[in-house]
Amino acid sequence: MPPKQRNIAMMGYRSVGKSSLSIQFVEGQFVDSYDPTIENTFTKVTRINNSDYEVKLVDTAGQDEYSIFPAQYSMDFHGYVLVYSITSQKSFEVIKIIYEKLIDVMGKVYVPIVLVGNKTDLHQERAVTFDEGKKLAESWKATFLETSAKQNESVDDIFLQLLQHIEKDNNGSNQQSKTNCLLS
Ligand SMILES: Nc1nc2c(ncn2[C@@H]2O[C@H](COP(=O)(O)OP(=O)(O)OP(=O)(O)O)[C@@H](O)[C@H]2O)c(=O)[nH]1
Repeated sequence: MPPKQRNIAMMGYRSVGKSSLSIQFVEGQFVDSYDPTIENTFTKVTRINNSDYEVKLVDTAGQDEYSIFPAQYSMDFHGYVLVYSITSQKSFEVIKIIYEKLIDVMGKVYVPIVLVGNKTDLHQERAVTFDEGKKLAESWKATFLETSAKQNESVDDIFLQLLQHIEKDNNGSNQQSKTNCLLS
């Protein structure tokens, strides 16, 4: 069987670690320099529960509360990783706004999402509690994870959980409400 193609977008405020998480997942390394992203696409083939997936990961430019949701990310995506930094309350506020805009442009209530609180290695600078992140994800019916791209903590879990979410969504009752997402 050919691998199932899954398109995933990484979104969030600037400098929260979207690129670092993508590079850690795809290349297994952490780069300590900061280079703002315009847009990068990564591809990785991974195997879950005896199925092969070709993950196309789109690392988007950092957004703020004033950004217009980029229309190109509302179509042809199976799932979204919404990232904030646990060291930045601002990035937590911005992720809520990005979520509202995403739901708005998708025109439906359920979208497979993993909410990620990144940079757990910087625990002395923590500004957002685990419970705050967990509650927010619960209110979205999304999965919640705290990660460290630097220490490669729970990074693979983001994509494992999202791919499983997408699979459930494709097989489940949400299918009839799909208009914008690719199914295969
Ligand atoms: N300590 C620590 N630093 C991190 C972690 N993840 C990313 N960083 C650092 O945070 C800075 C920004 O990381 P990026 O991955 O470029 O962030 P981004 O969200 O892609 O940024 P934009 O391209 O502006 O949207 C870099 O200096 C990274 O090295 C982490 O888990 N721990």
